[in-house]
Amino acid sequence: MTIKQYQRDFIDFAIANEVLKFGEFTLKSGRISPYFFNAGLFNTGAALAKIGRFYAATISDWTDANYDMIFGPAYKGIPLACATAIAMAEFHGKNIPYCFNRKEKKDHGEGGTIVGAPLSGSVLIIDDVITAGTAIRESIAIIDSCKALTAGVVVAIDRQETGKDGVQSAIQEVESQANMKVRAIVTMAQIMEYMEEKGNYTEELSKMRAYREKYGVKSE
Ligand SMILES: O=P(O)(O)OC[C@H]1O[C@H](OP(=O)(O)OP(=O)(O)O)[C@H](O)[C@@H]1O
Repeated sequence: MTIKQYQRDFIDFAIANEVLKFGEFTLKSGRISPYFFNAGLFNTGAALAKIGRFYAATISDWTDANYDMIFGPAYKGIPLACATAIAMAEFHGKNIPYCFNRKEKKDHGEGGTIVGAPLSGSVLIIDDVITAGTAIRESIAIIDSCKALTAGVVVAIDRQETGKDGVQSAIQEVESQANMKVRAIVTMAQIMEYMEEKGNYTEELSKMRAYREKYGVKSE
């Protein structure tokens, strides 16, 4: 496995902003996790600008990504999609249309549920995380209803842990059901590799290894 410089920078940035924390956290699934990622804490102008650059770096690093526009699912996906589109223009020379949905349909003015560029062509979804996959399935349905195509999904982190079936992760499930790829800025395995590289996370790492042993997906 390789870990790129932008991924190291992202992990450092997430730890510095306490977006990535180590300790003992009870997840929605009931599992007790040795780490927790809360993208809601990227809540300043500078942090949002920076996170947009990490998403843009991930897209640029995804050599076979074939997309025409960016879609951000309401609500947390909205600022992330905007920040990513800005970073693509400013740092990668690509002026990409973007849009997002409203959670509630508007019946006056311009109407409809989509704000921004019309959904068409191949669409890349930008969101913070995939937990059970519900939000992504809803986004795919919106994209389908506009006769556009889902090109793939970019999220901040892939926890690489099994879902209810105990075999596949929610990300793997969505990938096979929708026949497209999901990329994360970093995976749990990469976070662990970086912690190992740094050398000062011995205790946290042993807890993460045990967690991965118990809940981690076997095939990557
Ligand atoms: O894979 P899932 O189980 O759907 O969970 C992940 C989704 O849940 C959160 O959004 P939420 O639906 O809570 O809406 P919000 O962005 O308005 O907070 C998150 O931002 C993802 O979109």
